[in-house]
Amino acid sequence: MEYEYQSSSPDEKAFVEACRRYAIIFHGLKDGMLEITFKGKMKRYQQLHVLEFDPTRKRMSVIIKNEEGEVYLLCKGAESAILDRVIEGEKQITLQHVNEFATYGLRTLVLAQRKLSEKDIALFDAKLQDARTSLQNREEKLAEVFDFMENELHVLGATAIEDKLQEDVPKTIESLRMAGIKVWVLTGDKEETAVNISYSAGHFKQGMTELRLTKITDSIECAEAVRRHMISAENNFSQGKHNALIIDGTTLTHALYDHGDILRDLCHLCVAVLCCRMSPLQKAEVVKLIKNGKDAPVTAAIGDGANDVSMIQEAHVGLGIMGKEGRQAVRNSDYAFSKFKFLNRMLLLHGHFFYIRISTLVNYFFYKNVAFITAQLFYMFFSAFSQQSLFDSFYLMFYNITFTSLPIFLYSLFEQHTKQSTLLEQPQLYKKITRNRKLTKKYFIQWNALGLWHAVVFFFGVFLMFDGDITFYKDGKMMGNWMLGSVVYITCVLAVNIKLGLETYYWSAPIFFSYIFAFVGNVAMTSLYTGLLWPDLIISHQDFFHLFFVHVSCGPIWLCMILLIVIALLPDILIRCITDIQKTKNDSRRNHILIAKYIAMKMPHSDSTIPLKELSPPETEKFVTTSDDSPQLKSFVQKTNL
Ligand SMILES: Nc1ncnc2c1ncn2[C@@H]1O[C@H](COP(=O)(O)OP(=O)(O)OP(=O)(O)O)[C@@H](O)[C@H]1O
Ligand SMILES: [Mg+2]
Repeated sequence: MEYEYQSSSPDEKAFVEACRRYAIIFHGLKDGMLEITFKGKMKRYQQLHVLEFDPTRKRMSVIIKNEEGEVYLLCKGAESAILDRVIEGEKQITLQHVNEFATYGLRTLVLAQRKLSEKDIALFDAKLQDARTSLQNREEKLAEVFDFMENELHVLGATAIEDKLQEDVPKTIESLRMAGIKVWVLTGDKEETAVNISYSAGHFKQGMTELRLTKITDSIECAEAVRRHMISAENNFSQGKHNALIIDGTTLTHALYDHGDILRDLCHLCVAVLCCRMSPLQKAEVVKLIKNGKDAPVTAAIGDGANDVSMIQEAHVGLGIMGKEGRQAVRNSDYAFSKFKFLNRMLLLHGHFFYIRISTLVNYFFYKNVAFITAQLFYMFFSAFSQQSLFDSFYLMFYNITFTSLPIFLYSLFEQHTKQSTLLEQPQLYKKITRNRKLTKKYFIQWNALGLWHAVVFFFGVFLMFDGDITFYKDGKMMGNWMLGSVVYITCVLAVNIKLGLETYYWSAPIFFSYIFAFVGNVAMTSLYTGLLWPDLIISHQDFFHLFFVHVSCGPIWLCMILLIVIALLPDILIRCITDIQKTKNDSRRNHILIAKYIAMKMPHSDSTIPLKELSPPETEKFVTTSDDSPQLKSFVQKTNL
């Protein structure tokens, strides 16, 4: 029968499949018996107990009984978790094999067994029963029993499998670095394997100085080593050399608790940090150490296995990969995706877009309310501080609910201030939004100052125009309090919506229609309110009756409103123009660099003839035979990932 063995452990899967090639076929569990065909002969084993894997213990075992009635404990796990418990077998040779495999970056496991006597089994059964039924400290008691049983082992050998990197891992890590994100690798793997994988993943690079803090079991020795590395890291740093720190779980036990601050300083001097042989709890502790540092960075943890859950929960942002190691990481994460390379798109593109959307949304809410309600404050000075409202209660109530809500709502979902390809091609753009840059005091003040300016223009503009003996109507009627409020209000509503339009770069259909829908909806709603005589029970004072129609049907008032909106939005228009000119300049500079590189690549011996750095934009124009949109250039851009 054809079958596929499924397991959350890649080693197990590889092992079972490899055995199959040697005609040792595992058929699964049937009636409580494990069925295995050995070279054509079926054998059955009774599965008595499973001592489950846990990443702190780093090993697991099964207890089985064969057809002859012999009972064995079969154990597999990390070499550090098993070899110390071995009393028989080729211990040294196995260790040598494991180390050799690890230097190739392979994922290793050591296999061992123990034959159990009747006495052992009875003792174990009793202890296990006791631990499993215990109401207090069950986990610890179980760990004690497992520890007791997984002893006096006979080592059988080691397995090694290639733990393939997912596609585009080096490219993703490089992009994150360029985006100013510090990448740390925290793994349960063996030191050699982890270092090797770090090189192949581009986490470590040739030329980096490796600083190793490994296999230190004493706190004082650990402090010494950290201090020593600190000095050499500082020297390297001042000489412009890159440091790469490698630290293992054993050392971290002392370093984290006793010398956390200096360890953190050391880590800050390193461009890459690799923590290996970590338990899940230690992974979380490392995240905590960084999170609570002086500059309180924002942390994100990404993982695919159950052993990553605690760090995913500890970090500000938890990211889960839907991998082969089960769904625990995904279930505990804030965001989940299927491949590591999507991290790039998620952070650099969606992260960037959403940050801009959210920060604009927050600033815009403050701004539009300042622009609106400050007029009421000004009005107090002209109404003898009488608490007379400038705006009708309908206007007051619906300002945030309908008059200025829909466009900003859709903006915060769909806005794309830059082209997607630009954000992905230039990871360094991400630096512009790190550390909550758009919600700093500077931006907050800028937005609110504009809000204040708008309120000044709207209120005093309308007030001065209505002042004196001027009438806007043919019959010579003068303006009243409610009309003043209405003109200020409608001017304000139009201006804050146009202001959002000036902030918008991506005029997608939803955003466009949100403006039309909001406009039609608000006009309809106001007409209904002001045009009908409502029963007293619903609206008792209709001071505003018919006023809206008088207002919107008066040409001179419209002229006045348009003039005020233009005056109020002048600074915004100026800011938008400057930003756009800057953007276009940057884009054209980037295109020139690309073209220069393209030409330099095409020209024979270009390196020696025209140094790239010296090709300034006007010079590149001399060589340009292709337009910026040429297919060759586009494919070059894709290939070089610029
Ligand atoms: N199912 C398993 N059975 C026995 N031993 C295992 C099993 N899974 C992992 N191990 C051993 O325990 C060690 C630690 O496992 P852990 O899951 O914490 O880390 P990892 O899978 O090696 O790396 P990562 O942290 O990157 O997932 C592994 O290196 C391996 O030697
Ligand atoms: Mg794992």
